Amino acid sequence: MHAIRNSTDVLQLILDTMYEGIVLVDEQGHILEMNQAYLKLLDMERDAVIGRHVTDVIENTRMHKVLETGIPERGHLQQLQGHDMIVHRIPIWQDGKMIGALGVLIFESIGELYRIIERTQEILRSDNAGPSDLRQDVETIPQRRAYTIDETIGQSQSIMLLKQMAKKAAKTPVTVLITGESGTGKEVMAQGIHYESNRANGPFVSVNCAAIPENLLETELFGYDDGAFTGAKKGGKPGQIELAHMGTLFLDEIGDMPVNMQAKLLRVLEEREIQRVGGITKRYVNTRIISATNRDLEQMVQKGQFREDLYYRLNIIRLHLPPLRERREDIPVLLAFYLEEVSKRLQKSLVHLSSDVVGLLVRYDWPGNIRELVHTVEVLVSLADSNHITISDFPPHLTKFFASPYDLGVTERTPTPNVDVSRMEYHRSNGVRDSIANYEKKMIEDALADAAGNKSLAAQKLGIHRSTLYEKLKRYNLN
Ligand SMILES: Nc1ncnc2c1ncn2[C@@H]1O[C@H](COP(=O)(O)OP(=O)(O)OP(=O)(O)O)[C@@H](O)[C@H]1O
Repeated sequence: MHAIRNSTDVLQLILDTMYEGIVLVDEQGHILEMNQAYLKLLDMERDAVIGRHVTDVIENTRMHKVLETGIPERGHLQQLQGHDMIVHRIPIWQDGKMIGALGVLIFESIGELYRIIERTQEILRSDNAGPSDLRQDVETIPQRRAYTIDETIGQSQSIMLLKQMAKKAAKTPVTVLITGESGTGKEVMAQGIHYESNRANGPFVSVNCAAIPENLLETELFGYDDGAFTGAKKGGKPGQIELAHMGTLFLDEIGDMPVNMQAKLLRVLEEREIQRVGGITKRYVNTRIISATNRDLEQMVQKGQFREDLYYRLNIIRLHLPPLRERREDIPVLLAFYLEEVSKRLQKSLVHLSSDVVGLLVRYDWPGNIRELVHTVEVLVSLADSNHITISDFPPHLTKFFASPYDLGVTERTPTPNVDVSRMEYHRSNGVRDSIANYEKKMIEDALADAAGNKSLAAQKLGIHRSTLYEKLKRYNLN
Protein backbone atom coordinates (compact mmCIF):
# COMPACT_ATOMS: atom_id res chain seq x y z
CA MET A 1 0.00 0.00 0.00
CA HIS A 2 2.95 2.35 0.49
CA ALA A 3 3.04 2.58 -3.31
CA ILE A 4 -0.19 4.57 -3.31
CA ARG A 5 0.91 8.15 -3.46
CA ASN A 6 -2.15 10.34 -3.59
CA SER A 7 -5.90 10.30 -3.74
CA THR A 8 -5.93 10.08 -7.54
CA ASP A 9 -3.89 6.88 -7.29
CA VAL A 10 -6.27 5.57 -4.65
CA LEU A 11 -9.28 6.29 -6.86
CA GLN A 12 -7.64 4.65 -9.89
CA LEU A 13 -6.78 1.62 -7.78
CA ILE A 14 -10.33 1.34 -6.48
CA LEU A 15 -11.75 1.64 -10.01
CA ASP A 16 -9.41 -0.98 -11.39
CA THR A 17 -9.98 -3.38 -8.49
CA MET A 18 -13.76 -3.38 -8.93
CA TYR A 19 -15.47 -6.30 -10.68
CA GLU A 20 -18.10 -3.92 -12.02
CA GLY A 21 -17.39 -1.98 -15.19
CA ILE A 22 -17.29 1.76 -14.66
CA VAL A 23 -17.44 4.45 -17.32
CA LEU A 24 -17.49 8.17 -16.73
CA VAL A 25 -18.57 10.58 -19.48
CA ASP A 26 -18.69 14.38 -19.70
CA GLU A 27 -21.88 16.32 -20.47
CA GLN A 28 -21.41 15.74 -24.22
CA GLY A 29 -20.95 11.99 -23.82
CA HIS A 30 -17.18 11.85 -24.28
CA ILE A 31 -15.45 9.21 -22.18
CA LEU A 32 -13.39 10.67 -19.33
CA GLU A 33 -12.58 7.42 -17.56
CA MET A 34 -13.13 3.69 -17.98
CA ASN A 35 -11.89 1.07 -15.55
CA GLN A 36 -10.01 -2.15 -16.28
CA ALA A 37 -13.07 -4.40 -15.86
CA TYR A 38 -14.94 -2.54 -18.60
CA LEU A 39 -11.88 -2.33 -20.85
CA LYS A 40 -11.33 -6.07 -20.49
CA LEU A 41 -14.91 -6.84 -21.45
CA LEU A 42 -14.64 -4.63 -24.52
CA ASP A 43 -11.17 -5.96 -25.22
CA MET A 44 -9.83 -2.44 -25.63
CA GLU A 45 -7.00 -0.31 -24.28
CA ARG A 46 -7.60 2.72 -22.10
CA ASP A 47 -5.87 5.09 -24.53
CA ALA A 48 -8.12 3.92 -27.33
CA VAL A 49 -11.34 4.90 -25.53
CA ILE A 50 -10.59 8.10 -23.56
CA GLY A 51 -11.98 11.15 -25.35
CA ARG A 52 -14.17 9.15 -27.74
CA HIS A 53 -17.92 9.45 -27.78
CA VAL A 54 -19.57 6.74 -25.71
CA THR A 55 -21.81 5.65 -28.60
CA ASP A 56 -18.68 4.84 -30.68
CA VAL A 57 -17.27 2.61 -27.96
CA ILE A 58 -20.15 0.87 -26.13
CA GLU A 59 -22.83 -0.99 -28.04
CA ASN A 60 -26.48 -0.38 -27.09
CA THR A 61 -25.47 2.35 -24.69
CA ARG A 62 -28.03 4.85 -23.48
CA MET A 63 -25.58 7.08 -21.62
CA HIS A 64 -26.23 9.84 -24.19
CA LYS A 65 -29.99 9.49 -23.55
CA VAL A 66 -29.43 9.88 -19.82
CA LEU A 67 -27.45 13.02 -20.60
CA GLU A 68 -30.47 14.29 -22.55
CA THR A 69 -33.05 13.51 -19.90
CA GLY A 70 -31.06 13.91 -16.70
CA ILE A 71 -33.02 11.00 -15.28
CA PRO A 72 -31.09 8.08 -13.80
CA GLU A 73 -31.73 4.59 -15.13
CA ARG A 74 -31.13 1.95 -12.52
CA GLY A 75 -31.18 -1.78 -13.04
CA HIS A 76 -31.74 -1.62 -16.81
CA LEU A 77 -30.87 -4.51 -19.12
CA GLN A 78 -28.23 -3.96 -21.80
CA GLN A 79 -26.96 -6.41 -24.43
CA LEU A 80 -23.17 -6.35 -24.51
CA GLN A 81 -20.93 -8.85 -26.30
CA GLY A 82 -23.97 -11.11 -26.68
CA HIS A 83 -24.83 -11.12 -22.97
CA ASP A 84 -27.65 -9.52 -21.02
CA MET A 85 -26.21 -7.32 -18.32
CA ILE A 86 -27.65 -5.11 -15.67
CA VAL A 87 -26.54 -1.51 -15.80
CA HIS A 88 -27.04 1.68 -13.86
CA ARG A 89 -26.71 5.03 -15.64
CA ILE A 90 -26.46 7.92 -13.24
CA PRO A 91 -26.35 11.60 -14.26
CA ILE A 92 -23.97 13.76 -12.24
CA TRP A 93 -25.32 17.14 -11.17
CA GLN A 94 -23.45 20.08 -9.75
CA ASP A 95 -25.07 23.38 -8.80
CA GLY A 96 -28.21 22.52 -10.74
CA LYS A 97 -26.27 21.70 -13.93
CA MET A 98 -25.58 18.27 -15.35
CA ILE A 99 -21.83 17.85 -15.75
CA GLY A 100 -21.66 14.25 -16.92
CA ALA A 101 -22.84 10.74 -16.16
CA LEU A 102 -21.58 7.54 -14.62
CA GLY A 103 -22.26 4.10 -16.07
CA VAL A 104 -22.00 1.00 -13.89
CA LEU A 105 -22.08 -2.41 -15.47
CA ILE A 106 -22.89 -5.33 -13.23
CA PHE A 107 -21.53 -8.52 -14.77
CA GLU A 108 -22.79 -11.51 -12.91
CA SER A 109 -26.06 -10.45 -11.36
CA ILE A 110 -28.31 -11.22 -14.29
CA GLY A 111 -27.75 -15.00 -14.21
CA GLU A 112 -28.03 -14.94 -10.46
CA LEU A 113 -31.23 -12.94 -10.68
CA TYR A 114 -32.80 -15.36 -13.19
CA ARG A 115 -31.95 -18.29 -10.90
CA ILE A 116 -33.69 -16.60 -7.96
CA ILE A 117 -36.76 -15.76 -10.08
CA GLU A 118 -36.96 -19.33 -11.41
CA ARG A 119 -36.64 -20.82 -7.93
CA THR A 120 -39.37 -18.49 -6.57
CA GLN A 121 -41.71 -19.30 -9.47
CA GLU A 122 -41.15 -23.04 -8.98
CA ILE A 123 -42.06 -22.83 -5.32
CA LEU A 124 -45.12 -20.67 -5.93
CA ARG A 125 -46.33 -22.98 -8.74
CA SER A 126 -45.89 -26.14 -6.70
CA ASP A 127 -49.16 -27.46 -5.24
CA ASN A 128 -47.37 -29.72 -2.79
CA ALA A 129 -45.37 -27.02 -1.16
CA GLY A 130 -44.41 -28.08 2.33
CA PRO A 131 -45.13 -26.04 5.42
CA SER A 132 -41.62 -24.78 5.85
CA ASP A 133 -40.98 -23.45 2.39
CA LEU A 134 -41.10 -20.05 0.80
CA ARG A 135 -44.76 -20.29 -0.29
CA GLN A 136 -45.83 -20.14 3.32
CA ASP A 137 -43.45 -17.27 4.02
CA VAL A 138 -44.83 -15.38 1.05
CA GLU A 139 -48.40 -15.85 2.22
CA THR A 140 -47.72 -14.79 5.76
CA ILE A 141 -45.94 -11.60 4.79
CA PRO A 142 -48.43 -8.84 5.70
CA GLN A 143 -49.64 -6.59 2.90
CA ARG A 144 -47.63 -3.40 3.00
CA ARG A 145 -48.74 -0.26 1.30
CA ALA A 146 -45.87 1.76 2.74
CA TYR A 147 -42.21 2.05 1.90
CA THR A 148 -39.50 0.49 4.03
CA ILE A 149 -36.78 2.90 5.06
CA ASP A 150 -34.50 1.60 2.30
CA GLU A 151 -37.20 2.02 -0.30
CA THR A 152 -37.80 5.69 0.43
CA ILE A 153 -36.42 7.68 -2.45
CA GLY A 154 -33.33 9.78 -1.83
CA GLN A 155 -29.61 9.23 -2.11
CA SER A 156 -28.26 12.56 -0.94
CA GLN A 157 -25.82 12.38 1.92
CA SER A 158 -28.26 13.94 4.38
CA ILE A 159 -31.00 11.45 3.48
CA MET A 160 -28.67 8.44 3.58
CA LEU A 161 -27.56 9.51 7.06
CA LEU A 162 -31.15 10.01 8.11
CA LYS A 163 -32.11 6.56 6.84
CA GLN A 164 -29.31 5.06 8.94
CA MET A 165 -30.56 6.89 12.02
CA ALA A 166 -34.16 5.90 11.29
CA LYS A 167 -33.13 2.25 11.09
CA LYS A 168 -31.44 2.53 14.48
CA ALA A 169 -34.54 4.24 15.87
CA ALA A 170 -36.70 1.41 14.50
CA LYS A 171 -34.81 -1.10 16.61
CA THR A 172 -35.68 0.75 19.84
CA PRO A 173 -39.06 1.23 21.50
CA VAL A 174 -38.56 4.94 22.29
CA THR A 175 -40.51 7.93 21.01
CA VAL A 176 -39.30 9.63 17.84
CA LEU A 177 -39.90 13.23 16.85
CA ILE A 178 -39.66 13.95 13.12
CA THR A 179 -39.29 17.57 12.12
CA GLY A 180 -39.19 19.20 8.72
CA GLU A 181 -41.16 21.46 6.43
CA SER A 182 -44.49 20.37 5.05
CA GLY A 183 -44.27 17.70 2.35
CA THR A 184 -40.70 16.57 3.12
CA GLY A 185 -41.80 13.00 3.84
CA LYS A 186 -42.26 12.89 7.61
CA GLU A 187 -45.15 10.44 7.45
CA VAL A 188 -43.34 8.28 4.91
CA MET A 189 -40.37 8.09 7.29
CA ALA A 190 -42.65 7.29 10.25
CA GLN A 191 -44.18 4.40 8.29
CA GLY A 192 -40.70 3.22 7.35
CA ILE A 193 -39.73 3.10 11.04
CA HIS A 194 -42.91 1.22 11.91
CA TYR A 195 -42.40 -1.43 9.23
CA GLU A 196 -38.77 -1.86 10.17
CA SER A 197 -39.57 -2.29 13.87
CA ASN A 198 -40.74 -5.36 15.77
CA ARG A 199 -44.23 -3.82 15.67
CA ALA A 200 -44.42 -4.21 11.89
CA ASN A 201 -47.26 -6.73 12.16
CA GLY A 202 -49.23 -4.41 14.41
CA PRO A 203 -51.23 -1.38 13.26
CA PHE A 204 -49.81 1.94 12.08
CA VAL A 205 -52.36 4.53 13.16
CA SER A 206 -52.00 8.06 11.88
CA VAL A 207 -53.74 11.04 13.49
CA ASN A 208 -53.43 14.54 12.12
CA CYS A 209 -53.79 16.74 15.19
CA ALA A 210 -54.44 19.84 13.06
CA ALA A 211 -57.23 18.25 11.03
CA ILE A 212 -59.52 17.35 13.91
CA PRO A 213 -61.58 20.10 15.52
CA GLU A 214 -60.48 20.71 19.11
CA ASN A 215 -63.76 19.54 20.62
CA LEU A 216 -63.55 16.18 18.81
CA LEU A 217 -59.88 15.48 19.35
CA GLU A 218 -60.32 13.91 22.76
CA THR A 219 -62.90 11.34 21.63
CA GLU A 220 -60.88 10.72 18.48
CA LEU A 221 -57.76 9.94 20.51
CA PHE A 222 -59.28 8.33 23.60
CA GLY A 223 -62.60 6.97 22.33
CA TYR A 224 -65.76 6.99 24.41
CA ASP A 225 -67.86 4.63 26.48
CA ASP A 226 -71.52 3.83 26.27
CA GLY A 227 -73.68 6.87 27.03
CA ALA A 228 -70.74 9.30 27.17
CA PHE A 229 -72.85 11.90 25.41
CA THR A 230 -76.11 12.17 23.53
CA GLY A 231 -75.75 10.48 20.20
CA ALA A 232 -72.82 8.34 21.36
CA LYS A 233 -72.67 5.00 19.58
CA LYS A 234 -74.04 2.05 21.55
CA GLY A 235 -71.20 0.05 23.06
CA GLY A 236 -68.82 3.01 22.80
CA LYS A 237 -65.96 3.43 20.42
CA PRO A 238 -62.22 2.88 20.83
CA GLY A 239 -59.98 5.88 20.23
CA GLN A 240 -56.97 5.98 17.95
CA ILE A 241 -54.54 5.41 20.85
CA GLU A 242 -56.32 2.17 21.72
CA LEU A 243 -56.41 1.15 18.06
CA ALA A 244 -52.64 1.57 17.92
CA HIS A 245 -52.17 -1.08 20.66
CA MET A 246 -49.14 -3.24 19.80
CA GLY A 247 -48.36 -0.94 16.91
CA THR A 248 -47.32 2.64 16.26
CA LEU A 249 -49.29 5.82 16.82
CA PHE A 250 -48.23 8.59 14.45
CA LEU A 251 -49.22 12.02 15.72
CA ASP A 252 -48.83 14.38 12.80
CA GLU A 253 -48.71 18.13 13.34
CA ILE A 254 -48.23 17.63 17.08
CA GLY A 255 -47.46 21.35 17.41
CA ASP A 256 -51.16 21.99 16.75
CA MET A 257 -52.33 19.87 19.67
CA PRO A 258 -54.25 22.01 22.17
CA VAL A 259 -52.53 22.41 25.56
CA ASN A 260 -55.22 20.53 27.52
CA MET A 261 -54.79 17.52 25.19
CA GLN A 262 -51.03 17.75 25.61
CA ALA A 263 -51.51 17.08 29.33
CA LYS A 264 -53.67 14.04 28.61
CA LEU A 265 -51.18 12.68 26.11
CA LEU A 266 -48.37 13.11 28.64
CA ARG A 267 -50.34 10.97 31.08
CA VAL A 268 -50.65 8.20 28.47
CA LEU A 269 -46.90 8.27 27.96
CA GLU A 270 -46.26 8.11 31.68
CA GLU A 271 -48.89 5.60 32.73
CA ARG A 272 -49.39 3.57 29.54
CA GLU A 273 -53.09 3.59 30.27
CA ILE A 274 -56.05 5.34 28.76
CA GLN A 275 -59.53 6.08 29.93
CA ARG A 276 -62.27 6.47 27.34
CA VAL A 277 -64.41 9.62 27.57
CA GLY A 278 -67.31 8.85 29.92
CA GLY A 279 -65.64 5.61 30.99
CA ILE A 280 -64.50 4.54 34.42
CA THR A 281 -62.07 1.74 33.72
CA LYS A 282 -58.52 2.22 32.60
CA ARG A 283 -57.17 0.22 29.69
CA TYR A 284 -53.54 -0.75 29.24
CA VAL A 285 -52.07 0.32 25.89
CA ASN A 286 -48.72 -0.58 24.46
CA THR A 287 -47.96 1.69 21.56
CA ARG A 288 -44.91 3.45 20.25
CA ILE A 289 -45.44 7.12 19.57
CA ILE A 290 -43.85 8.86 16.62
CA SER A 291 -44.77 12.51 16.31
CA ALA A 292 -44.07 15.03 13.60
CA THR A 293 -44.23 18.76 13.17
CA ASN A 294 -43.17 21.54 10.85
CA ARG A 295 -43.31 24.03 13.70
CA ASP A 296 -40.49 25.13 15.97
CA LEU A 297 -41.41 23.22 19.15
CA GLU A 298 -38.50 24.65 21.17
CA GLN A 299 -39.77 28.13 20.49
CA MET A 300 -43.33 27.06 21.30
CA VAL A 301 -42.05 25.67 24.62
CA GLN A 302 -40.37 28.98 25.37
CA LYS A 303 -43.57 30.84 24.60
CA GLY A 304 -45.57 28.48 26.82
CA GLN A 305 -47.54 27.11 23.86
CA PHE A 306 -46.19 23.59 24.16
CA ARG A 307 -45.59 21.69 27.39
CA GLU A 308 -41.91 21.29 28.13
CA ASP A 309 -42.35 17.91 29.88
CA LEU A 310 -44.24 16.51 26.90
CA TYR A 311 -41.66 17.92 24.51
CA TYR A 312 -38.88 16.02 26.30
CA ARG A 313 -40.95 12.84 26.33
CA LEU A 314 -41.59 13.01 22.59
CA ASN A 315 -38.12 14.11 21.62
CA ILE A 316 -36.07 11.08 22.69
CA ILE A 317 -34.84 10.50 19.13
CA ARG A 318 -34.99 13.45 16.76
CA LEU A 319 -34.94 13.06 12.99
CA HIS A 320 -34.90 16.15 10.81
CA LEU A 321 -35.93 15.92 7.16
CA PRO A 322 -34.17 18.62 5.16
CA PRO A 323 -36.18 20.52 2.54
CA LEU A 324 -35.70 19.50 -1.09
CA ARG A 325 -33.82 22.71 -1.93
CA GLU A 326 -31.08 21.54 0.46
CA ARG A 327 -30.73 18.17 -1.26
CA ARG A 328 -31.21 18.98 -4.91
CA GLU A 329 -29.45 15.79 -6.03
CA ASP A 330 -32.57 13.88 -4.91
CA ILE A 331 -34.80 15.80 -7.32
CA PRO A 332 -33.96 13.83 -10.54
CA VAL A 333 -34.41 10.50 -8.73
CA LEU A 334 -37.76 11.59 -7.32
CA LEU A 335 -38.82 12.85 -10.76
CA ALA A 336 -37.89 9.50 -12.32
CA PHE A 337 -39.82 7.58 -9.67
CA TYR A 338 -42.94 9.71 -9.92
CA LEU A 339 -42.87 9.97 -13.75
CA GLU A 340 -43.15 6.20 -13.81
CA GLU A 341 -45.68 6.00 -10.99
CA VAL A 342 -47.95 8.76 -12.35
CA SER A 343 -47.69 7.59 -15.99
CA LYS A 344 -48.81 4.14 -14.83
CA ARG A 345 -51.57 5.54 -12.64
CA LEU A 346 -52.92 7.73 -15.46
CA GLN A 347 -52.50 4.81 -17.90
CA LYS A 348 -50.19 6.77 -20.18
CA SER A 349 -46.98 5.53 -21.73
CA LEU A 350 -43.94 6.50 -19.70
CA VAL A 351 -43.34 10.25 -19.97
CA HIS A 352 -39.74 11.49 -20.19
CA LEU A 353 -38.40 14.95 -19.49
CA SER A 354 -35.59 16.57 -21.45
CA SER A 355 -32.51 17.61 -19.49
CA ASP A 356 -33.36 21.33 -19.70
CA VAL A 357 -36.73 20.63 -18.06
CA VAL A 358 -35.03 18.52 -15.39
CA GLY A 359 -32.45 21.32 -14.93
CA LEU A 360 -35.27 23.83 -14.43
CA LEU A 361 -36.88 21.57 -11.86
CA VAL A 362 -33.56 20.92 -10.11
CA ARG A 363 -32.97 24.67 -9.73
CA TYR A 364 -36.49 25.37 -8.47
CA ASP A 365 -36.80 25.81 -4.70
CA TRP A 366 -39.83 23.53 -4.06
CA PRO A 367 -41.40 25.34 -1.09
CA GLY A 368 -43.98 22.52 -0.96
CA ASN A 369 -41.19 19.91 -1.11
CA ILE A 370 -41.89 16.35 -2.32
CA ARG A 371 -45.67 16.81 -2.16
CA GLU A 372 -45.36 19.74 -4.58
CA LEU A 373 -43.02 17.71 -6.80
CA VAL A 374 -45.55 14.86 -7.01
CA HIS A 375 -48.28 17.35 -7.81
CA THR A 376 -46.14 18.96 -10.52
CA VAL A 377 -45.37 15.60 -12.12
CA GLU A 378 -49.11 14.92 -12.16
CA VAL A 379 -49.70 18.24 -13.95
CA LEU A 380 -46.92 17.56 -16.46
CA VAL A 381 -47.95 14.00 -17.21
CA SER A 382 -51.62 14.87 -17.56
CA LEU A 383 -50.88 17.81 -19.87
CA ALA A 384 -48.28 15.95 -21.97
CA ASP A 385 -49.27 15.50 -25.61
CA SER A 386 -46.37 13.18 -26.33
CA ASN A 387 -44.24 11.05 -24.05
CA HIS A 388 -41.26 13.39 -24.21
CA ILE A 389 -41.52 16.82 -22.61
CA THR A 390 -38.98 19.42 -23.69
CA ILE A 391 -38.72 22.99 -22.55
CA SER A 392 -40.61 24.13 -25.67
CA ASP A 393 -43.71 22.11 -24.85
CA PHE A 394 -43.46 22.82 -21.16
CA PRO A 395 -46.65 24.78 -20.42
CA PRO A 396 -45.61 28.48 -20.70
CA HIS A 397 -47.16 29.46 -17.37
CA LEU A 398 -45.17 26.70 -15.71
CA THR A 399 -41.88 27.75 -17.34
CA LYS A 400 -42.24 31.15 -15.71
CA PHE A 401 -43.43 29.56 -12.55
CA PHE A 402 -40.35 27.39 -12.20
CA ALA A 403 -37.78 29.91 -13.40
CA SER A 404 -35.17 30.56 -10.76
CA PRO A 405 -35.32 33.87 -8.85
CA TYR A 406 -32.04 34.76 -10.48
CA ASP A 407 -33.52 34.34 -13.97
CA LEU A 408 -36.35 36.67 -13.06
CA GLY A 409 -34.07 39.21 -11.44
CA VAL A 410 -35.59 38.68 -8.02
CA THR A 411 -33.00 38.50 -5.30
CA GLU A 412 -34.92 38.18 -2.09
CA ARG A 413 -36.85 35.04 -1.51
CA THR A 414 -37.84 33.55 1.79
CA PRO A 415 -39.94 30.44 1.35
CA THR A 416 -42.08 29.68 4.35
CA PRO A 417 -43.14 26.26 5.54
CA ASN A 418 -46.67 25.19 4.78
CA VAL A 419 -46.81 27.05 1.50
CA ASP A 420 -48.74 25.26 -1.17
CA VAL A 421 -48.90 25.80 -4.89
CA SER A 422 -51.99 27.96 -4.96
CA ARG A 423 -50.73 30.23 -2.19
CA MET A 424 -47.29 31.07 -3.51
CA GLU A 425 -47.27 34.79 -3.89
CA TYR A 426 -43.85 36.16 -4.45
CA HIS A 427 -42.17 36.50 -7.81
CA ARG A 428 -45.11 35.14 -9.64
CA SER A 429 -47.68 37.00 -11.64
CA ASN A 430 -51.35 36.65 -10.81
CA GLY A 431 -51.87 34.98 -14.17
CA VAL A 432 -49.48 32.20 -13.26
CA ARG A 433 -50.92 31.80 -9.82
CA ASP A 434 -54.44 31.77 -11.15
CA SER A 435 -53.78 29.11 -13.74
CA ILE A 436 -52.14 26.85 -11.17
CA ALA A 437 -55.01 27.52 -8.76
CA ASN A 438 -57.57 26.76 -11.49
CA TYR A 439 -55.82 23.53 -12.26
CA GLU A 440 -55.75 22.62 -8.60
CA LYS A 441 -59.42 23.48 -8.19
CA LYS A 442 -60.26 21.25 -11.14
CA MET A 443 -58.19 18.37 -9.68
CA ILE A 444 -60.06 18.71 -6.39
CA GLU A 445 -63.44 18.74 -8.13
CA ASP A 446 -62.50 15.65 -10.13
CA ALA A 447 -61.24 13.82 -7.04
CA LEU A 448 -64.44 14.65 -5.16
CA ALA A 449 -66.54 13.45 -8.07
CA ASP A 450 -64.48 10.24 -8.28
CA ALA A 451 -64.90 9.71 -4.55
CA ALA A 452 -68.66 10.38 -4.74
CA GLY A 453 -68.26 13.34 -2.39
CA ASN A 454 -66.34 11.39 0.25
CA LYS A 455 -63.75 13.94 1.40
CA SER A 456 -61.40 11.50 3.14
CA LEU A 457 -61.25 9.37 0.01
CA ALA A 458 -60.82 12.45 -2.20
CA ALA A 459 -57.92 13.64 0.00
CA GLN A 460 -56.37 10.18 -0.30
CA LYS A 461 -56.69 10.25 -4.09
CA LEU A 462 -55.07 13.68 -4.19
CA GLY A 463 -52.29 12.59 -1.84
CA ILE A 464 -53.01 15.41 0.58
CA HIS A 465 -54.13 15.51 4.17
CA ARG A 466 -57.79 15.84 4.98
CA SER A 467 -57.04 19.11 6.78
CA THR A 468 -55.33 20.47 3.65
CA LEU A 469 -58.33 19.45 1.56
CA TYR A 470 -60.71 21.22 3.94
CA GLU A 471 -58.58 24.36 3.71
CA LYS A 472 -58.59 24.21 -0.08
CA LEU A 473 -62.34 23.56 -0.24
CA LYS A 474 -62.84 26.69 1.81
CA ARG A 475 -60.44 28.69 -0.36
CA TYR A 476 -62.08 27.62 -3.60
CA ASN A 477 -65.61 27.89 -2.18
CA LEU A 478 -66.23 24.25 -2.92
CA ASN A 479 -68.03 23.49 0.33
N1 LIG B 1 -38.65 9.63 0.28
C1 LIG B 1 -39.75 9.68 -0.45
N2 LIG B 1 -39.83 8.96 -1.57
C2 LIG B 1 -40.93 9.02 -2.34
N3 LIG B 1 -42.00 9.78 -2.07
C3 LIG B 1 -41.99 10.49 -0.96
C4 LIG B 1 -40.86 10.48 -0.09
N4 LIG B 1 -41.12 11.29 0.95
C5 LIG B 1 -42.34 11.81 0.72
N5 LIG B 1 -42.87 11.33 -0.43
C6 LIG B 1 -44.19 11.68 -0.98
O1 LIG B 1 -44.38 13.07 -0.75
C7 LIG B 1 -45.70 13.35 -0.29
C8 LIG B 1 -45.63 14.01 1.07
O2 LIG B 1 -45.08 13.10 2.03
P1 LIG B 1 -45.52 13.10 3.58
O3 LIG B 1 -47.01 13.14 3.72
O4 LIG B 1 -44.82 11.96 4.23
O5 LIG B 1 -44.89 14.50 4.03
P2 LIG B 1 -45.03 15.21 5.44
O6 LIG B 1 -43.72 15.82 5.72
O7 LIG B 1 -45.59 14.25 6.46
O8 LIG B 1 -46.08 16.36 5.12
P3 LIG B 1 -46.98 17.21 6.16
O9 LIG B 1 -46.05 17.94 7.07
O10 LIG B 1 -47.73 18.15 5.26
O11 LIG B 1 -47.86 16.24 6.88
C9 LIG B 1 -46.42 12.02 -0.31
O12 LIG B 1 -47.08 11.91 -1.55
C10 LIG B 1 -45.32 10.98 -0.22
O13 LIG B 1 -45.68 9.76 -0.81
